[in-house]
Amino acid sequence: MSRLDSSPNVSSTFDSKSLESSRQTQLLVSVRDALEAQVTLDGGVDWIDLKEPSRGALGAVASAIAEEVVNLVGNRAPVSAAAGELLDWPDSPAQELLNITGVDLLKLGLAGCSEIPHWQKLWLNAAAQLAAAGKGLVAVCYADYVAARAPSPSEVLGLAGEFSGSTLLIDTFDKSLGPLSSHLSTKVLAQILSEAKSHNMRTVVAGKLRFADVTQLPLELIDLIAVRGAVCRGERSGPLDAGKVSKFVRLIRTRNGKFS
Ligand SMILES: O=C[C@H](O)COP(=O)(O)O
Repeated sequence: MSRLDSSPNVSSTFDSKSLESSRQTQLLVSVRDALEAQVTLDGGVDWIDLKEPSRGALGAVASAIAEEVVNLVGNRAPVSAAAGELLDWPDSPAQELLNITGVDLLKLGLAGCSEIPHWQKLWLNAAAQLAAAGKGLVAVCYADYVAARAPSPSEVLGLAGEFSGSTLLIDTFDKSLGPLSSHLSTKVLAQILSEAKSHNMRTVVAGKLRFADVTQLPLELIDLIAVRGAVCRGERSGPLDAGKVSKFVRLIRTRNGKFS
């Protein structure tokens, strides 16, 4: 019996119409509250992600904030949420996000998991728990996986790639270690994304991306570009800058034009 034969069905939660992949690359922006969500809606952002940036790469917002944001957004954009790290999940207050209707995908990072022999089992258990709540678990590849003591991208794909239609996020764990390109060359990034696409996964690329980085990314393999710091005033824990949000939206649309 394969691992999948004995695993709970976690793929059925990815069939939501609101989460269908677009033929063009879309822009996701991480927001910490409803005020910031309004800024992204006004700016034309495609996808809203809930995250408290002062709590780390995948810091979770409080469930009350998540509820406020989904009520504000309604059907205007899909909403996902960061939920911290997998190793913290069993006792995490972020579990309250499971009760928020309208948050369809949760992200759990794999920092520290390379030192845990059974991290795959923990991931599958979390995926099954999310599926029971009608939510999908995003597979997170940290580009700085050595520093994060996380599994390598190929190890993550080896597990999550079995769930056709699931989502792969490539991000950075330690934001002080530079942008994505400090850790992955365009060639290696494209290889990871191609493999994810061969498994029919939705691909999301993040990691302290700056405006200039977008020109180097293989957009034809990317469903969503995800940013926070690049569209903030000052550091990524600062407030969103409406002008930068609009500029990033225009940049992605212009780049899409070159591929359409
Ligand atoms: O999901 C995307 C992250 O919030 C990216 O954050 P960052 O652009 O500050 O690395």
